[in-house]
Amino acid sequence: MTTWKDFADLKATQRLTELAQQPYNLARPDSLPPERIAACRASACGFDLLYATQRVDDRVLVALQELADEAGLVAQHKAMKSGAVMNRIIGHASEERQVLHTACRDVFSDTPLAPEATAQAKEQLARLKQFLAEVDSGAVCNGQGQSFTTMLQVGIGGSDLGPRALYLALERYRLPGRSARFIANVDPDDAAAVLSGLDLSRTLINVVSKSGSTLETRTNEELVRTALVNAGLNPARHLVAVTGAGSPMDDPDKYRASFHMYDYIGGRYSATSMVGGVTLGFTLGYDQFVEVLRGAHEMDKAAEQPALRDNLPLLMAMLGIWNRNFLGYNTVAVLPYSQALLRFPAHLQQCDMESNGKQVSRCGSPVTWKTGPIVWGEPGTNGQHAFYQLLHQGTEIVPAEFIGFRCSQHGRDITVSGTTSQQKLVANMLAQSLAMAQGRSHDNPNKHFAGNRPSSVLIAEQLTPYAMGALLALYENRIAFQGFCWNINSFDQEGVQLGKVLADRLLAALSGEKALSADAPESSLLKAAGMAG
Ligand SMILES: O=P(O)(O)OC[C@H]1O[C@H](O)[C@H](O)[C@@H](O)[C@@H]1O
Repeated sequence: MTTWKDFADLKATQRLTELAQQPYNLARPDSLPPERIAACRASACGFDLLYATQRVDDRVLVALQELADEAGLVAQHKAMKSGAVMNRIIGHASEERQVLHTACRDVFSDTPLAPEATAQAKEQLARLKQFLAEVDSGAVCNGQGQSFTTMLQVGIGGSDLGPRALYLALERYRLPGRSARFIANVDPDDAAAVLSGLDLSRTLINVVSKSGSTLETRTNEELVRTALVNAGLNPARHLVAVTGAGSPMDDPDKYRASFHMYDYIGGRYSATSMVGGVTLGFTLGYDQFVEVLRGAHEMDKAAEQPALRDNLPLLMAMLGIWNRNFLGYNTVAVLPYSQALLRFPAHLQQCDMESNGKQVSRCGSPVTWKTGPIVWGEPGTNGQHAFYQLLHQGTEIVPAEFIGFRCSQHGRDITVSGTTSQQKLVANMLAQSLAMAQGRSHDNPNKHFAGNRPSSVLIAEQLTPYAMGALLALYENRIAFQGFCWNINSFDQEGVQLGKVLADRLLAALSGEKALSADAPESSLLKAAGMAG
């Protein structure tokens, strides 16, 4: 197994610290000559990354390559895909699991890297294909013999964000008469609003929970079951489940169909498992879901390239580390110039911040270096009319990752003042990247832009199922590469536990199951919030 080295012990960090004293000056008038823009371009799976607007030069890229090599990042990526136990903290009780979401899409060759996991993935895909064929043929239908038109996915966190982001991104490819809705939050108003817009009699409810015990999902499952009964419908005809093998929800008698995911697939990395597969397969068709898998698999392969400039996920990871650890920037904005990617930043927030929001190394010691940044974002050009002021002139420097497409999904467009809307969209994205980099000097300090605000542009032809799969895997791999480099465990989430325990204590007090002592902060908080007498 590759030895895991602490970030601070990697020799290349010294060189990078020196280079960070004088990073590439993007605000110089001649900082972006044609040769630089042409040279700072890397490609994989139809995506081009334009990174001339990052504060890097050849010396920095060489040192970042050394850092990646010293930390054995590509070797760790391959070890992960081949079934090494990457989800662990040495010397302490931890999950001790393999990390094999990549096996879900390593289904296109006869020699997958993790044969057992891929065999399980293929078995689930075959079950899905069969189930969808029965839905199409009408063998799976409602009590009146009518077909199902809607799938309502009930799940939260990784069992919602990725599937929802992908569904919204790919709605353009929906089968005629098919759609999906989602309920995640335990907020009853959300459930009420979603249910009020649905014809439950034509709806399949897809309850998704890896653990099978998440409070929100179990509560919402009961809510939906009650709504079905109240509408005179039989829940057993309408509910399907996706859950971990052996979980409390793994009870085929309660569901019309049950699909599995496995403990080696983390929730936030599960969109290409049945967690995303059932809803995407129902709405887009099985073959389009396979296209998502194909794109993801090909990006997983691209992540095996040893050279930074040939390995898009690794290059994005190392540019992020340069910005985070050496230039000292605390956040990253993901800014898709595609309304269909509306929820993709929210998915990445979970994927990145739950993975790399860690303060203990894989060797169990507190880290002495910065780990995951705060990730946020919204689609452009909307953002330009909202928060970009801070990106251009605020006191916080926010590296940006722009994502765009040369062609629209629908191809219905209008030419106004000589350009199409799609051209306006892409031109705005490129302009923002230039403005952030070069700034503009002005005698009036209020109109002065200092520039030197780094960004990259990721651009592909069109947002198709294949491209969406590739984009998802690009980010999943970038996040894992960064975690490997920081020597943290990107695959557990202990930090979400404490809040759940305290919420359980408050709920036990509210239900009368277990009284709290009068001087406990929980009691005072409930009183102060007007929730208890
Ligand atoms: O799929 P489930 O077991 O219901 O989990 C749903 C989510 O809840 C947890 O709190 C975790 O923080 C997430 O990583 C997970 O995706």
